[in-house]
Amino acid sequence: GEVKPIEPNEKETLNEHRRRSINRLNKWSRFYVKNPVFAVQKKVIKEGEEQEILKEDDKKEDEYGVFANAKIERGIELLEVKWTSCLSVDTIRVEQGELFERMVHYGLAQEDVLAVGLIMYKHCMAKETFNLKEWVASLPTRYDSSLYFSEQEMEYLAGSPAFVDIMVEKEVATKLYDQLSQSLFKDQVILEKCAGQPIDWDTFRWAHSTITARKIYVTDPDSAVSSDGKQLKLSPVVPPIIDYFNHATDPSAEIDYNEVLGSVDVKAIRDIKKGEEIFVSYDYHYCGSDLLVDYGYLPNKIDEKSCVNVLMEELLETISLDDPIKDDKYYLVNKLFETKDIKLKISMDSLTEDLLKISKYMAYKQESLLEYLKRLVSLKIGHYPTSIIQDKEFLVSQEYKQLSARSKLAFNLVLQEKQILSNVYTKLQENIEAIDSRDRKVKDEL
Ligand SMILES: C[S@@+](CC[C@H](N)C(=O)[O-])C[C@H]1O[C@@H](n2cnc3c(N)ncnc32)[C@H](O)[C@@H]1O
Repeated sequence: GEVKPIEPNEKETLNEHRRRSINRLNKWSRFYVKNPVFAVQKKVIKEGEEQEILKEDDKKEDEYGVFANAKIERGIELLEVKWTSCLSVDTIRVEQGELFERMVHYGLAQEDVLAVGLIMYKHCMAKETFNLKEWVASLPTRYDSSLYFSEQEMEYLAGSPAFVDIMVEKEVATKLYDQLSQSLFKDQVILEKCAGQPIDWDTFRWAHSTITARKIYVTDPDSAVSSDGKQLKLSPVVPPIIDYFNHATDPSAEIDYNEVLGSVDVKAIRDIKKGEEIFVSYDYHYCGSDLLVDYGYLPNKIDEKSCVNVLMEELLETISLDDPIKDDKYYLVNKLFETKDIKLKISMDSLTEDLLKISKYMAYKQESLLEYLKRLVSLKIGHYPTSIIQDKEFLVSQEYKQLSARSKLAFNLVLQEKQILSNVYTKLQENIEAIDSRDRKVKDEL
């Protein structure tokens, strides 16, 4: 039969259209649900609850999340999405074969294959049938993550590692977009399907940001074990419905990948009350700046686990030019940052092992580890142009109220980072004093 395109109709606002699409998504998703105890719903801020930083911008599109419709007991499996039902390189290979060949030819990374495939689904395949149709129609039209930050909004990130991260993200994505505009996007396969409608930057950054904010990594069933029998090949996929769970540092559910069944599932890890939002943790190792860069989201409070990233440049700064073993230290810092999955972080409850390792090497012979870290932390604090006191004054000013949602996010991130660093500094200082007084006591006793 005729496939009805899911297009916003002219009388609808953006939010009305999304609400209608989410209703359809909920109906469609029953297929994946193990227990019909939850639904995707609009996030509402209950009275008395602390306001999310983002929600002050009324131009913002509605935010959705997953909510419990009934009491859910710990251990209950909520839903299961087969690997083959996710947006993946495989789905695109199967449903967009010709384009897939072209993308392989141009050497696109897996994440970029997903982004371009998503553009096709959303903008160029309205009349075709595909499994993820309801899901594609339900997606938000924008994010507050890195590619959406203007230069002006980035000014509020001065001194933060997020500034550098966003610069890099933007640079890499615009370069890729320019390249693809000159090659793949001019390809006959795309020109025909997209009926002369060129893929613009806005469409591209939307798709790119959607993949970044909604993907998870699973072990590819086809290449589960590589030749050395150890390393597993990870593939990015976006699992529909599961991509509607919001992030919390103390989550109530967990996403798992079942290699035997080849499915992504979600399980409650504590009892959840009826009406409560169900949260997962995107990544336990994420600092506030990582959440902002990838998701355009920032928790509204810091806790013992909150962390601040350390950049390679910041470590290099701690090496003085007349240091006799400065070459060894440079070598070490470079080596450490070559491994991509290592990220140095400073948090209140613990210093990461990587950071401890490097600081041990870097510590001057006559200087203790704690002194070294204190120096690193105060160096980092020195990068921010304003103080915590100044920020707190600005926070209650009229000028602050008028900022864009992203500027507010940026401002709050930087303030949180300074608070974390200043707490860590105090803690280090206390430790140093405790050790000093213990040493003095030992001396006195002697
Ligand atoms: C995987 S999606 C979750 C579904 C999303 N809320 C939606 O309406 O489509 C990730 C996005 O959700 C938002 N988000 C995640 N956790 C959040 C939270 N705790 N509060 C508010 N928004 C959150 C961010 O905008 C992020 O980019």
